[in-house]
Amino acid sequence: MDSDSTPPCAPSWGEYSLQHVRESAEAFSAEREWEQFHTPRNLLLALVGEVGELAELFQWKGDAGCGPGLPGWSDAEREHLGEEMSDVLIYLIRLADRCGVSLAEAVRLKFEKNALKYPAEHARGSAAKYTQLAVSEPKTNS
Ligand SMILES: Nc1ccn([C@H]2C[C@H](O)[C@@H](COP(=O)(O)OP(=O)(O)OP(=O)(O)O)O2)c(=O)n1
Repeated sequence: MDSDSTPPCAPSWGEYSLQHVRESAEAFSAEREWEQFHTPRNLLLALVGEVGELAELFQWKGDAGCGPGLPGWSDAEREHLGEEMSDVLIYLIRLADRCGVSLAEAVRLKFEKNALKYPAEHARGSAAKYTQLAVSEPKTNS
């Protein structure tokens, strides 16, 4: 969606941070006294269930209906897709919170590790697993 067609009230990620999602999920749970249910195990199961609902939207579409931009998808399908993605994100962030994991720091470190495992000069244009990439061994003096 280009900027001209974005509704004026739609927040960008700059205005609606993952920290805001975290705090909203915490407040939503507290207001309903749902901390008792939001155990790591329950949240993981809820997350997996929502990933299943997300996958269901792509089920039986065929390759043609699942390319970038999702050609042929109706507005209702796109809205539903956003809802399921939101559920996945909300549960993942809530899970990290209830596990005591700093997801922001974990993601930052993960990108650093990914860059080491997949140097651009070796991984460019390849979907191979890092263990299959022809990364030369670091030179030693021996
Ligand atoms: N114990 C719960 C129940 C719900 N939610 C919040 C997080 C999700 O964003 C959303 C999930 O709600 P539903 O379980 O009703 O699932 P759906 O929204 O996917 O509804 P449906 O299963 O009808 O598609 O509500 C939550 O935090 N904790």
